Amino acid sequence: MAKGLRVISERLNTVDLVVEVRDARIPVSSVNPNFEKVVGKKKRLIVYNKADLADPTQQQPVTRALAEHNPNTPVLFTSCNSHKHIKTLLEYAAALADPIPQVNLMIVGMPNVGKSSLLNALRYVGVGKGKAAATGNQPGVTRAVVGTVKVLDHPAIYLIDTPGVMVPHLSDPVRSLRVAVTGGIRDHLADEQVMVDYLLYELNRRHQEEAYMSYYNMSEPTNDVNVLLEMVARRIGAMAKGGELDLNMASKFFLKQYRQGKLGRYTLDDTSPEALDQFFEQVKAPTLELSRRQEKKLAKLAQRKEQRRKKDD
Ligand SMILES: Nc1nc2c(ncn2[C@@H]2O[C@H](COP(=O)(O)OP(=O)(O)OP(=O)(O)O)[C@@H](O)[C@H]2O)c(=O)[nH]1
Repeated sequence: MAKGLRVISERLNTVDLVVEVRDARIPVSSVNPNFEKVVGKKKRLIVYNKADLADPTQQQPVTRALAEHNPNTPVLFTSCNSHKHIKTLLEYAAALADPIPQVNLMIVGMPNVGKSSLLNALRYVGVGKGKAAATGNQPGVTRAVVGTVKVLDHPAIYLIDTPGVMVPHLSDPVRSLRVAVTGGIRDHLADEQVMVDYLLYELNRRHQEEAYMSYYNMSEPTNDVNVLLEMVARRIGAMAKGGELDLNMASKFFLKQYRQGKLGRYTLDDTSPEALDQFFEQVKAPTLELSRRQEKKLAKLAQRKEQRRKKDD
């Protein structure tokens, strides 16, 4: 077992509830099938973070598929800067914790999904306290949180120690590329021009050519990543020594634009019912057993969430 998962597995015995953070832009590629084996029947909340950067219409199919294959494991889509989302997360954690008066909670997930941001947001929204963990826009910033952090008073919810970091599961080349594009692997370990090429393919496939054409003053779309990167380099004045266009710098810029949501909100994995059912059936953990009381509380929260969703639509 990889070191990260081994550490998580050892610590699972000491916690009551796990918040597993995944990336809303890659609802399948950000799953680590090995974690499903490790988590067993531990109570868990699955949180698809960075929902502000993903296609909102894809939340429903993912929620449906997981409800079928992982019943009793609530699924939430969050954005760390939305207090409303964080409050909902705390409500779900409290419902799952009930009737325990004190809950130890652990956050786990792959690099750069927003574990530390979530920890800080939970603490801020739950008990009004400031930052407890450093965050960064490259993977690998999560190191250590000093001690245990209280995130809610009633019931008392404590976040234990450091968030658990899982290495991304990179068995499939296209899924690995999606993990890289969304920032789950350090950029110097992946080829940035290949990542831009993939994004260009995705934008064209979705007929979203306007997203880059208008930004980079292009009169027509292109399938050629070099043509795109030359336009990007011209637009931002990226010049290498000798006066040539610096396509590496252009790639970095394009990736940054995508990651900040400036080219639009996209979900990169296939979210057709067939694809989701096939994947989640393969990797599912054993069904979680909940008390009637917990089930009732969760059902009530789900109903409220659905009402809010309908109102927002
Ligand atoms: N748009 C958006 N960005 C987010 C969100 N959550 C976190 N981020 C950004 O994502 C980057 C990574 O966040 P971290 O909280 O450091 O992620 P982490 O999972 O702790 O990262 P590691 O240290 O690599 O394990 C930072 O630049 C955050 O500002 C979110 O919900 N939406």
